[in-house]
Amino acid sequence: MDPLAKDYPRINRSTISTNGDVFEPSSSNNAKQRGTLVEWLNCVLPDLNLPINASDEELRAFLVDGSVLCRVLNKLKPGTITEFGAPVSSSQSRSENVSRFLSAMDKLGLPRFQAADLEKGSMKIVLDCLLTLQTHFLPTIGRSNESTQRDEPFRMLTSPSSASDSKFQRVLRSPIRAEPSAALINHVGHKFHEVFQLKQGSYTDIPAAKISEMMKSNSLDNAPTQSLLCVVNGILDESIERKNGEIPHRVACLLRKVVQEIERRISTQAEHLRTQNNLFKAREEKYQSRIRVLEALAAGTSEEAQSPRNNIEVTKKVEEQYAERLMKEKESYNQEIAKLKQELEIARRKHEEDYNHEAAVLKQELEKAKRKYEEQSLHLKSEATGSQQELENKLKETVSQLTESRNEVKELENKQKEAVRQLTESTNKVKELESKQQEAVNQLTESRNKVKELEAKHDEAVSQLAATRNKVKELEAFSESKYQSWSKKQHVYHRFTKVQLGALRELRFASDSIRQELVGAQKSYSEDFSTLGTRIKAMDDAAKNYHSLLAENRKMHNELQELKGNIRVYCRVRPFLPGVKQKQSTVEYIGENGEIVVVNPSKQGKEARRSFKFNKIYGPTATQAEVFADTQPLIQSVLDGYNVCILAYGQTGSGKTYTMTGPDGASEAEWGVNYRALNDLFRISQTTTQPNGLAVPDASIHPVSKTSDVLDLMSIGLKNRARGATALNERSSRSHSVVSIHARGTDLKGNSSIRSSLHLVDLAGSERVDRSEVTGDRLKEAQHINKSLSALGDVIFALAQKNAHVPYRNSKLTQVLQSSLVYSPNSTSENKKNEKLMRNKSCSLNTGGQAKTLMFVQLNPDIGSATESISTLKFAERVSGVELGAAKSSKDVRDVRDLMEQASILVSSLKDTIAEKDEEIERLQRLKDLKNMSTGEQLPTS
Ligand SMILES: Nc1ncnc2c1ncn2[C@@H]1O[C@H](COP(=O)(O)OP(=O)(O)OP(=O)(O)O)[C@@H](O)[C@H]1O
Repeated sequence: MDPLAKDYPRINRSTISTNGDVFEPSSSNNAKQRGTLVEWLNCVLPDLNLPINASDEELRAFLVDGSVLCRVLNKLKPGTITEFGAPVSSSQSRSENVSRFLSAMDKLGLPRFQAADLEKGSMKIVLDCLLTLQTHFLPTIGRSNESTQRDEPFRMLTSPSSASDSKFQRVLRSPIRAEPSAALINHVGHKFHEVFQLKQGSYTDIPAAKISEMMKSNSLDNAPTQSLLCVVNGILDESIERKNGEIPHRVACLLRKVVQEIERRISTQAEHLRTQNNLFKAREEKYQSRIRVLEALAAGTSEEAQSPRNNIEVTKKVEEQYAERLMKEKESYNQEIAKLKQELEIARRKHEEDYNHEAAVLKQELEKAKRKYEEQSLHLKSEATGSQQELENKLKETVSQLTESRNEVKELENKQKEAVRQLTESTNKVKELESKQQEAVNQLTESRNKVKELEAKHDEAVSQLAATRNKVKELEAFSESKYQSWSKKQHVYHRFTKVQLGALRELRFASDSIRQELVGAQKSYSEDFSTLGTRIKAMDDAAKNYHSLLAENRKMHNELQELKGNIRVYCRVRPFLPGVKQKQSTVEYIGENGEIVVVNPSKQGKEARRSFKFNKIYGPTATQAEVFADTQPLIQSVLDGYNVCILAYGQTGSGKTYTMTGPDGASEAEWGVNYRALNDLFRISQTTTQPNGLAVPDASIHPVSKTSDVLDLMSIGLKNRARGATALNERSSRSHSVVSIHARGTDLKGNSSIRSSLHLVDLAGSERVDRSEVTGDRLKEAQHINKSLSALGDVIFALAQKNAHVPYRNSKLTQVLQSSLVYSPNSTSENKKNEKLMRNKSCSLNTGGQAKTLMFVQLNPDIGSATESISTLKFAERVSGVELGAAKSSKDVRDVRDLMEQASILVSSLKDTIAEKDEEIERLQRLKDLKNMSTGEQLPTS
């Protein structure tokens, strides 16, 4: 039996990776499987020279080359594929080999594999093929090893511990011995080794049939090398023995064939050795030199192929030496490993012994400690039981003591509560008195405000009040001291019950005395109150007198202003609009006499507060009727021949339109100055009739006979008036509104005619464009509005300064209002020229001379508008300082003019009379002279 067959490895299904295609390199099991496969292949095809540690890629490269399958098949079933070349790389040759292999499989009746899969080089198919071949052609080997290998499918023959050497290693060491196994030979029915086994000395007599059988390529291919060498040796020996050295031709042919076969095998093995040398070179540097020798020898072998016997021997020798060395090294490694193992075992044992010893010592110590701990814990337990008993007794005692003390404390607390209740009562009474005192103080403060002018009496009351306060303070101090002493006593109460009872008595006594004192104080208070009442009544009377005096004063002041011709300024503060959450007002104080104090939160100290004084201030609650009540006399003035101008000035959204016109869709009660003035005017007047020219282009004059006529005209004006929503007022007027009524009449008493006008002006509001957030057309409007208002400001400034030049012509607004803002006494030639021009243009808007002018100054109370409000008020202050001179009625002017005319007629008639008289005197004088001359000639003395 072939020795190789004994350890012939088996590949089985599990050798092949389950997913079929590759051996997963990470798995050691796969490495094992791959090793087995390589080993199997190397046994079947010794010239394959597949390294045992071939990588997946290398293995794939071998297997997918169809020639490997062909060669395996040929090996297992010799002669199945008659010709196949050396391993090829081109895909075309591979596909040829594949088709050859498949047709051979078909012929043998083996399962058909897909050619396409094989050509693709699918590892799974290749491995399946190998498995099929093994199953069909290695049954005996399989059977012989089956029982031992079923449970142990693969033995790593490369392992040093393995009993038998690796088949693959053996193949490497003795490539020449890589021959078909006996099993294989038996199986195929050719006993090639027998073909070449001849009796000694019979080679020369070998029959021709036998020689031709031996020379068959099959026989040569399959014969073991040893047999071939035997044949060569036999023939050579025989030829040497035969002295002439001749050998028959057919034997020489056989010898050549056998030698060629040996040569071929040697060259294959030489090639194999070269490959192996390269592999070893790469893997182990220390074998370099030896491998080089081997290479040199192998190279020499190929050159000296003519002397096959020597080459074979040398190669064999080298092989054997090399194998020996390897074996020695292996042995020394094994020895070293065994030594190390022994040392390791000794160390392990020693360590184990130490550990056991230590563990025993520790165990003993632990036992001791445990016993000691148990003893101690028993002792402590008994001690603890004793002390626990003791503590429990003590606790019981303490609890009973505590209960007693608690009862005592409760008693004391009850008593203390009673005392506190009494004290609270007394304190409440004190508080009541204090609140009464507070009320009295309040009343006194109020009175103080009222009696500003009566300081002497007020001081008296204050001193009395101070005296009363002192008394109250004394009482408070007394009460405080009593309270403190009670507190101290209360503290002592907690500690000493007896002392506490005494203190309580004292406290009660003190409380009674306080009560008595309080009753006394109450009495003195009521007396003080009655005295105070009489004094307040006296003060009230005085205050009434004072008010009437004030009213008189104001009237006189107004008359004085009227005489001076000051512009009247009425300031009105509108209420906060509904929905405004922040209701902090910039207006801090509104006095009855026209004082107003405003606060500017952006300023500090004195700067923050500013007070102004005007003819009248209307607070947020003032009604339209109340506002008009003070304006009404001016309307009467119109019909008395005075020019009247009422204009509303103020920041945007401050209520100008509201004052002048009223709200949208106003009820009668909400009518503004315009409506009310017109109503009054028409109620008083009978006619008007003459049309007049105006300073405003496109404006026209219309005869009106009743209020509704004017209201109709006003509604046309309102429609024409630009309006728009801004961030500050959703119905902001974007232009000035001027309603001018020209009145003409005749004074029936004096038969004099009057001519006057009433201007009702609702100015567009000044606005800071950053706050009104206007853009585009709204922005342009705002710029125009601010420009015309600034022109109005310039006019007012010039008038207030009594400047020679007043710039009326800087805007249409000031031109329209010129008749109401002219200052007559100091009129310069230029202003006279302007007036003349105005008269020509506006057809005597100004015919009545100076006007009575009233300006409503509107304020928005919003604190955010403080800056605008203050600048508005400053402007108004300046306006109120403007003196236009005493207003004159056109009627007065007419009277003067008539008198002047009469006077001039009289003067001229007097002049005529005087001239006549002078002529008469002259004539008489001449007559007298003539008479004297004639008398002198005749009578010189007559
Ligand atoms: N005395 C007031 N009582 C109640 N509401 C008022 C009063 N004054 C003004 N308002 C309201 O305040 C808002 C602004 O008033 P108004 O339109 O008259 O301001 P304006 O000064 O004419 O503003 P603009 O210059 O932008 O035209 C309006 O809704 C108006 O009804």
